[in-house]
Order: sequence, then structure tokens, then C-alpha cells
Amino acid sequence: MRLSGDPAPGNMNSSGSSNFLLVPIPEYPLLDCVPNKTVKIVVLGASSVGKTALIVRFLTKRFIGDYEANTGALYSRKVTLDGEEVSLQIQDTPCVALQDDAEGLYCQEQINRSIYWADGYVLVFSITDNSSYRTIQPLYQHIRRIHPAGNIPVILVGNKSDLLRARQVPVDEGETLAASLGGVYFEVSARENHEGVHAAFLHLCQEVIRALGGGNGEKRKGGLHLARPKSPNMQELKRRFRQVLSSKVKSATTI
Ligand SMILES: Nc1nc2c(ncn2[C@@H]2O[C@H](COP(=O)(O)OP(=O)(O)OP(=O)(O)O)[C@@H](O)[C@H]2O)c(=O)[nH]1
Repeated sequence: MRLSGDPAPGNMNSSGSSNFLLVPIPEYPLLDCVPNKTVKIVVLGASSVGKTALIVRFLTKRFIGDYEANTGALYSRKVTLDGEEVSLQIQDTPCVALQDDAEGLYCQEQINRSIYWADGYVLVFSITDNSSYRTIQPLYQHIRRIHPAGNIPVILVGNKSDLLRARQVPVDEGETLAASLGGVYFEVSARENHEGVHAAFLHLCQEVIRALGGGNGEKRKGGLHLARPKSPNMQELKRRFRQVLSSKVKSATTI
């Protein structure tokens, strides 16, 4: 899912094109406020698990169900995290896929750069897709190869919890896998509710701040407050949504 924004200068992906890190139009003039901390998060997972839907739900409290194939947009927001002003950047990414041997991973160069860039990791699978769940372990190993040392804040998100009848991954398997990664398991539905998604991202942001040496360890009250989006991103979102709708209507009428 693309949002508006010019390619960030100097960010070139492996093919030399500069459409890798899209810098959305900032919600605040950078001169207004230079938060003393930046939290960089990347959202990773197999195809169609809901990476973009989760980010959009978290940032806008809305569920928009249809997107073009994910090309990897960067979203930036000024947020107040436990009373501290923080610049939050969230990198969406194209899907990763298991290789035929079910051990290796197909992972584009731009995803490797996102992994290297990020401070915290949202690993997403769909509870309705066992293959997306089996992607997580090799994906985590891949992250570890890029960041062999130190603590890498990570959460495991089992999305589409509204589709209980289609469940393929039991809750305890999500919890067990999350524990093996050193993270927490969140079972959520980007379609149905904002609270669960918000809690997951909030937890990861707090872990990142702790890992970056911010705060004095314990979770202060206050939680995470997103600046009201006043950027054209919302207009862009609505335009993209109308575009998808009109294309569906057109295709329906041409049948
Ligand atoms: N029922 C249900 N559907 C969801 C949920 N989250 C996402 N979807 C649907 O799943 C499909 C994929 O959502 P995306 O957000 O595009 O997934 P993605 O992981 O970014 O997809 P890629 O572009 O393949 O990387 C869309 O049709 C969404 O409407 C959810 O919580 N519940």
C-alpha cells in the first residue's frame, strides 16, 4: 500500500530506483519540533497477512481492506510515548516467502536494508495461514544474521483473529513461538478492533525506548499518543480507497 510522498533523497534500493523509502509528507514542519528520540519499526511477514492493514489501523484507527501490492512505504508520526516526545517511523515491507526447502527465505534487498535500519520488529502472520506462521522462525533467524549481537525488540502478531472458523494456528503455538523469539505474542484483528493493534505497537515502542536506553526501565504511565494526522496522507488514503472501489465497480460492470 503506497502513501504519498517523494522518494527520500539518497535512499536507493538494489535496482537503483529510488522508490524504496517513501517519506510521507510530515505532519509537522521539521523545524517545529525535533523530538529527542526516533523509534524505527519495520513490519515483516508473508504475503497478505495484513502488514499494511495493521499499520493503517494503528496510525488512523481505520480498517481499509484493499491495497495494491505492498511496495514498502515509510510512515512517520510525532508521538508522545510515556510523556516523552518521539519521532515514530514505521516501515511497511513487501512480503517475504519461504523457499521450497521450507528453511530458506526469499527476501528482497530492500527488506534487508529495512531490517538493518530498524530498532524494533513486528513479525506478522495470519492465524488462518499456517505457512505464514512457518515463515516467522526463518525470518527471525534472518534478522539475527543481520543483527547478530544484542537485544532486538520484537513482537509476534497473529492477525485476522476475527476469522476464528478459518483458524489454522492455535493460540498456544503463537505464544510458544513468541517466547522462543524473546518477544510477546499479540493475537489481533486489524479488521475488527484498534485496541489490540494499538497495544501491540505500544508495547514494541516501549521495548525499543528501553533498548535505546531511554526511560529508566519501568513503564511510566501515559502510553502512546499519536499526533492527530493532519497531513494529506488521510486524503491520499481516501483517494487510494476510492480508486480501488471504482476499479472494482468498473470490473464488475465490464463483466
Ligand atoms: N478478516 C480480516 N482480513 C484482514 C485483516 N487484516 C487484513 N485483512 C485482509 O487481508 C488482505 C491483505 O491485507 P494487507 O494489509 O494488504 O496485507 P499485506 O501483508 O500488506 O499484503 P502484501 O501486499 O502481500 O504484503 C486484504 O484483503 C485485507 O482486507 C483482518 O484482521 N481480518
